[in-house]
Amino acid sequence: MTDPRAEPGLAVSLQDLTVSYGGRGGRSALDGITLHIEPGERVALVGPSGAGKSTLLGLCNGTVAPTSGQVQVLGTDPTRASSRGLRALRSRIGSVHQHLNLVGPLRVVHNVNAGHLGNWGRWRALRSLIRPLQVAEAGEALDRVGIADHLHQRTDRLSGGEQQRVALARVLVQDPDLVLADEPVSSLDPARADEVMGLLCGVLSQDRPRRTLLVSLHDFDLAVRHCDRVVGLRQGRVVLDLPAAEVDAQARERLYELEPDR
Ligand SMILES: Nc1ncnc2c1ncn2[C@@H]1O[C@H](COP(=O)(O)OP(=O)(O)OP(=O)(O)O)[C@@H](O)[C@H]1O
Repeated sequence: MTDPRAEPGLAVSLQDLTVSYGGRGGRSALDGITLHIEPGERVALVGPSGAGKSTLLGLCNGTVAPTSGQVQVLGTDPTRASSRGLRALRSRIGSVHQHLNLVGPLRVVHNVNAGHLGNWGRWRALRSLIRPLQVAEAGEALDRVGIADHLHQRTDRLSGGEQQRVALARVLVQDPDLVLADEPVSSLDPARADEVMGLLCGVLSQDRPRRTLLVSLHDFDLAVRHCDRVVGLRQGRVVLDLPAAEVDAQARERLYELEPDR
């Protein structure tokens, strides 16, 4: 059987894609988008509130269905995949959100080990809750995000920035091909946000240069500083798609200038 990780194609391919939450004829959250992302790219999605960033991320993990157009993620069309195929696809996609989905009263090691849940069976997961498995691997992941000494602490005793690092360590042990991050740092102060973005774009690419990152951000400067490519959405359309090094102040102004209601 072919190793799916050897897939030579695109990480994400959206072709003439429209999403209307009210069905055909409804207002479009995404309006005829075409976007191709190569394996290993670190892409920031930016744009005003309501531009369609979260909808685009939802398309990639199969939680949002397109109204028309084609979507391929890691060589799979999530809209046509069987439930087994969709599970297999999702086990190759890591998620980081503003809401971290950590279990506060559990020790950090258990939250990091949640990254294995797509591969572990139910019994293995339960056993690990009683006596944690793969502790050395969890410790190594925490070390890479700079909080090795917190392995056995209660997760809800950690600061917001430390908890965000636990969420990154969970992604590291999951070892996905694609990471989707929806506003991962919006609850952090600017210095902490910068640190966590540095880790997200640095540590997650270090061990696997072909791992792809797609991250939505409200902070335009963070996007330009940490990502390779900046894609700007406005009213459901791609209005900016440039290497980060080529983004200038005018592009930023055009993206955010106030617009009349549609
Ligand atoms: N489940 C839903 N049902 C109906 N409309 C929705 C739904 N989710 C999003 N929308 C609408 O789709 C459009 C795009 O929303 P989306 O959340 O994708 O934008 P966004 O760029 O992520 O916004 P923000 O930066 O504020 O999070 C908005 O007009 C929003 O109101």
